[in-house]
Amino acid sequence: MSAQREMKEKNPWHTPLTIIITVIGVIAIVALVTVAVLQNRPVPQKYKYGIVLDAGSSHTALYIYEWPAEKDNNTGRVEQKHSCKVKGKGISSYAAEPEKAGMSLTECMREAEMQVPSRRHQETPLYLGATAGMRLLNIENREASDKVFEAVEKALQGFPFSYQGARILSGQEEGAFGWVTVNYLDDRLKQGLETTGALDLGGASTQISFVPHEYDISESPSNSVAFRLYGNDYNLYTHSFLCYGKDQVLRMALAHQTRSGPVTMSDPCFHPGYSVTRNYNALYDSPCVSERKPKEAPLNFTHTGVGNFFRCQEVVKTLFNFTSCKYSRCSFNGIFQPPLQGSFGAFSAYYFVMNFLNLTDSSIPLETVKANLANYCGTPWNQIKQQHPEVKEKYLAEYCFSGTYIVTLLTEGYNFTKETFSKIKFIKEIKGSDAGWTLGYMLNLTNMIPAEAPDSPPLPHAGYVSIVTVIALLLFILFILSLRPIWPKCSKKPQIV
Ligand SMILES: Nc1ncnc2c1ncn2[C@@H]1O[C@H](COP(=O)(O)OP(=O)(O)OP(=O)(O)O)[C@@H](O)[C@H]1O
Repeated sequence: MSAQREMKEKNPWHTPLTIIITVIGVIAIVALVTVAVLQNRPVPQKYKYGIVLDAGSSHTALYIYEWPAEKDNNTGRVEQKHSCKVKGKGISSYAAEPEKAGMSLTECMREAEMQVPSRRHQETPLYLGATAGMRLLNIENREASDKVFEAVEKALQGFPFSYQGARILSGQEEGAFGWVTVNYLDDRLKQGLETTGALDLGGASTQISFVPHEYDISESPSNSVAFRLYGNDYNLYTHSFLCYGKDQVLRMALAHQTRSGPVTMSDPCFHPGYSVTRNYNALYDSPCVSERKPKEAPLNFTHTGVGNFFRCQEVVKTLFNFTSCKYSRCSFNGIFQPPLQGSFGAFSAYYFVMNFLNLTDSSIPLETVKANLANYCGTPWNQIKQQHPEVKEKYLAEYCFSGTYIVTLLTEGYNFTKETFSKIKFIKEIKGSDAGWTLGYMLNLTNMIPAEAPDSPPLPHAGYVSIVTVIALLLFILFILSLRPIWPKCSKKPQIV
């Protein structure tokens, strides 16, 4: 009998119900994991672009910015993708032949056409902002300034981008947007951290911008800019000193020293042994100095160097007026300035000059900075040229003056002390993007920094998918456990079928 019987060991889990539940459960888990993986797989990033031309007094630079296309609603990070230095001088120098101002931009604009993918050309905004060079030309000769803009507009409209206009930025805008750039790149705005002040030294103007601690805006409303960014309010103090950029202030120093119309002038701000012939008309051809031109002067004068930092500082100090102040406190020239607050980023010519002089390290005490400058200014011109054959001679000749001016402006002008001087960082760029007003300008015009902090989901996407998967697994296990009453009983004896 038993030989005829087929004996089988029956697995108690092999009931139709448990098999169905298990299959459904496994399918559900596989589906969940697949969704999670698909959702999180890296997708090729698409970018949007914006172009800003910084038409400065000494030169024009083009900046291309990019940000993730799906995040232009305020959450994506805007970064500098490319920059191009326009050959030649700033657009204001083309007052006599305006068409050339437009033509000068062609090379960099062609580069922009290559850098921005062609399918994005039409939607890419293109801005041109002009600063102190055009501010001065506008004061001096409004018609010439308008003609330069006409030529520049015509040239820019010939490119396939979305041209948004060319205009002169006010000094206040230049200062404020420089501050926005620095703090945006440092992620201080989004995180609501204490902000960094911005010090910008251009060729024709210089800006100081910071958020003071206690600050009565009503004292000098023209120096205040209110921002609400990412849900935080900022009362920014900003001032732009026209004519106090590196090139115009040098003109003022030379004008001060040639006010009696001499044939030869000995200058403590230039190296011993330095000697060039300068033309009186060319020197005084700027609204910053034109009124001071000596009545009786020869055509040229010989500009010779003496190389004495302390005497140079005395010359520079004569360019600041400290006598009148109708406010509770002033920097110079009767301009209101509240007490300095926090750390500062100093860029443009602050960086170029201090970098050349090896003085960008914030740990160098102010006294050492002055001692190094005294030593540098006293070095004979021949030796300086031999030591730096690669540097443009115009820049090289002026580092003693510019370094002295920077230290004097910061300490005597803005009232940095030996303690607060160490809070100045001399920077060129932050996280790969140049420090300057252009990024802040574009962020503002494209509404890329929201007034209120964007509502963000409580969890990042990957965290959300993981949690859903874990909860689904737990529910599945609980479901299996809840079916315990109908679980088949295990019997150790083999069943005979
Ligand atoms: N490597 C360098 N060494 C010394 N000076 C430099 C160097 N590069 C540029 N400069 C000078 O630094 C100054 C500031 O340059 P920047 O381009 O910031 O000014 P700008 O935009 O032309 O002026 P502004 O903002 O006043 O219109 C200019 O006088 C420029 O000639």
